[in-house]
Amino acid sequence: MPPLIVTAALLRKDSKILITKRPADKQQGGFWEFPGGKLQNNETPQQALKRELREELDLEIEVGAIFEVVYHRYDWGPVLILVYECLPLSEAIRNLEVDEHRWLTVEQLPEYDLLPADRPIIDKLLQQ
Ligand SMILES: Nc1nc2c([nH]c(=O)n2[C@H]2C[C@H](O)[C@@H](COP(=O)(O)OP(=O)(O)OP(=O)(O)O)O2)c(=O)[nH]1
Repeated sequence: MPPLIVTAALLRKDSKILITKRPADKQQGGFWEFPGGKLQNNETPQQALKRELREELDLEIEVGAIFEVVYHRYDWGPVLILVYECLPLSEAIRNLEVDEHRWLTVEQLPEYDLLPADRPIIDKLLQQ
């Protein structure tokens, strides 16, 4: 099976990074993640990220360089996660399609239940 292509934003503000909590009724609900989502037809990763951040958080962002690419096999299938450095273009965030959001320092990330595929991303952040 080819992997599901997923984009995720490493959204940085004041040395903190944004994580969001997946709604309980979603697949893998209750886990924290970096905001983003699946690539739709004909979208570039940058377009997908901007759309997802608008849909989930009502937030406009600037998408920068790629930070990491993670391949992970879940029991239901593989994902390929494209993680991009991002900056918010405004202050306010609304929890439209997420249960909660939190701005965390890199050191706080291991205290949260992030999706298993995100482990290499956290490790890379901790090493920097
Ligand atoms: N956004 C995001 N998804 C991640 C991360 N880590 C990780 O394993 N994933 C997985 C969880 C999901 O299986 C998949 C993303 O799909 P999704 O269902 O959240 O995407 P979506 O918003 O397009 O979904 P949908 O409700 O519109 O169908 O990638 C992460 O840090 N951020």
